[in-house]
Amino acid sequence: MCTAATYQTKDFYFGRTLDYEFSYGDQIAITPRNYPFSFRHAGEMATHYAIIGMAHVAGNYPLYYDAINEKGVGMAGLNFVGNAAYADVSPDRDNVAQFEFIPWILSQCATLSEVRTLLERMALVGTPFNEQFPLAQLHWIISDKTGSITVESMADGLHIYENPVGVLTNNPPFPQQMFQLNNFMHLSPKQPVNTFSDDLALTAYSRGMGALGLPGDLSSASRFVRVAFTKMNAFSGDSEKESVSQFFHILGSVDQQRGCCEVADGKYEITLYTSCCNVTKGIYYYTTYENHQISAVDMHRENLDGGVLICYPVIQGEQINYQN
Ligand SMILES: C[C@H](CCC(=O)NCCS(=O)(=O)O)[C@H]1CC[C@H]2[C@@H]3CC[C@@H]4C[C@H](O)CC[C@]4(C)[C@H]3C[C@H](O)[C@]12C
Repeated sequence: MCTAATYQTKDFYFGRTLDYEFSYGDQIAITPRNYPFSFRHAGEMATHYAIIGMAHVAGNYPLYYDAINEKGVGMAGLNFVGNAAYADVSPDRDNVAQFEFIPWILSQCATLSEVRTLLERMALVGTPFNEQFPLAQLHWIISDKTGSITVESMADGLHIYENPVGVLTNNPPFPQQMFQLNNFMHLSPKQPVNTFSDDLALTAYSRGMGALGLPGDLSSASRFVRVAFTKMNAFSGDSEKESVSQFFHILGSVDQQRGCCEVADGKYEITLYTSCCNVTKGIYYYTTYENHQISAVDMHRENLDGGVLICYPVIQGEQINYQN
């Protein structure tokens, strides 16, 4: 499972958890402006916006899971198993292979409105990267400081939904996730009052009872409600440290601990990493399951006019600050 979310303070933040039972081998990859992209069906692109994100780099190609560009657009792919279906190549469309979708959008869109325009003539096609990587079944959240959209390519076509809550998890399809929120409209960060019955002396005997009923399990539908409630009510100062700290707390609401989600005999899905991008400033912050210290890569500390990928390893292992 995975969860993505946005957060606005002084700057705009975008990030995700990546939950799985194994890692593909990830790196923080910066694609500078002159790295040549050659799209499988959509031609060559010699120059473009710079991109930073988490990727598996295969044969010098950044297979991004989530990334932002230097203009302020963020995008993440999350599992959508059993629902994702990709189109066949068609002559009157921009045919973009599923694994190219993040580079395609982030290399050329400066705003979400430019993304919407580009999507009008795009088809997401099922061309695989190579035999080694079976086609991932994904859906995507794309965001800038003005809002978010969800993109789902299904058997009945390409769906583009407004995403007013700015979060995404996995199944079911996005309209059902949004509809589900109706069931929770009574939840509140404030203490409840007794509307149950005037004839009973019911009391709020504990803090936090306004959100009693918020689902606590790790299913995708439950994580959607939980992270939506947390994000919509989250409140923090707007300095960089307060914002980043708060962002990790928002995604902490859907953290997966090893042992609680068994996917095969003795195999457990866990939150492999959590990212928080300052989209405004081009900084990629992350923590991992084994490393709670926040690490960061700042795209603007690199020469973004270069032509080769710049990669940083994911720092693993707890960094404990001994005080004596
Ligand atoms: C496993 C992850 C989703 C985790 C998730 O959502 N877990 C929920 C489980 S559940 O749905 O709740 O049961 C997804 C998210 C992004 C994916 C990569 C995207 C680029 C590339 C695309 C190629 O086609 C195949 C290889 C490739 C490297 C992909 C590997 C893998 O597929 C990645 C890491």
